[in-house]
Amino acid sequence: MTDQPVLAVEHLELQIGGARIIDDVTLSVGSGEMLGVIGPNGAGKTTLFNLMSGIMTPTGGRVLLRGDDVTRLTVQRRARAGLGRTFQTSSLFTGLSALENVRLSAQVSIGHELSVLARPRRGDAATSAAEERLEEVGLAHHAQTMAGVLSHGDKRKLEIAMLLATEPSVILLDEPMAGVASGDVPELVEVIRRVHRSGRTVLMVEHHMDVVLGLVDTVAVMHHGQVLAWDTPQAVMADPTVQSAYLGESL
Ligand SMILES: Nc1ncnc2c1ncn2[C@@H]1O[C@H](COP(=O)(O)OP(=O)(O)OP(=O)(O)O)[C@@H](O)[C@H]1O
Repeated sequence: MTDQPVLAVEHLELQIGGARIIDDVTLSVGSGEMLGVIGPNGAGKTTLFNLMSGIMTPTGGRVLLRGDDVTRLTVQRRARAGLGRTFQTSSLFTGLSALENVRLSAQVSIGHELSVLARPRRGDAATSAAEERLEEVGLAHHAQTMAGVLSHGDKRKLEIAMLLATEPSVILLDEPMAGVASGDVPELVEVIRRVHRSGRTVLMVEHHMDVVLGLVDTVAVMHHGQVLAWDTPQAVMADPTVQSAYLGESL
C-alpha cells in the first residue's frame, strides 16, 4: 500500500433492517494500483462498490477519495472528482451507434449539452475524444455499429470506453466479464490491462478467479460482508481461511 491511497474505505458499515450487509470494512488502493474484490455470491462486493460510488450511503465508517471525505457526496459529485464505475447490467443506448454512445459520455465530461440530435462531427472535441476511447478499447472498427447488435464482449468494451470518456482517475469495474463468451474473455482482459497500465487506478469485482489473480496487484476477499483477507494474489490463494470460505470452489 502507498502512504496516500487514492481511494479508501475505513470501518465501513451498512446495516439494513438489522442485517449487517457490510461489516467493518477497511480497504485502500494506491495510485495506479489494481485491486480485485472477490468472494462468494452475496458476500457484499457490489454493495461495497455502491457505497464507494455513492449509490448507497453507509450507516457507519467513511469513504475517502484522495484523502477527502466523500461519504455523503452524491454519485455525480464523486464522478466529477474522478471516480467512475461500470455496472453488472448493461447501461448502453442500444439504438445508438458505438461512437454516439461514447460521444454522449464525452459530452458530459467536456461540459457540453447532451444531444443525440447533433450528429457526430469529425473533429469536434466530444467526437474526437469518443474516437480515441473506442480506439483504446479496440472498437474503432465498430464506431458506426449499433450498440445493441455488438457481442457481449464488445458491449463490455463499449461500456469501458464510455467510462473512460468521463476521464475518471479511479475506475470501479463490477463484473466486467459477466455474460461474456469465454472465447472473448482474453481480449477483454487485455483491454482492462491496458486501461490499468495507462496509469489509472482500478478496482474490479470479478467471479473469474483466474482473470482476477492474473491482473491485480492486491486482492480483497469478502465473506458475509467482511474482508476475510487482503493481500497479494499469491498470499490470498495460500490463505486457509480463504480456502474454507470457498469450500467446494477451486481458487
Ligand atoms: N438493498 C438491500 N436490501 C436488503 N438486502 C440487500 C440489499 N442490497 C444487498 N442486499 C443483500 O446484501 C448481501 C450482499 O449483496 P451483494 O449484491 O453486495 O453481494 P455480491 O457479493 O455482490 O454478490 P454477487 O456475487 O452474487 O453479485 C446479499 O445477501 C443481498 O441480498
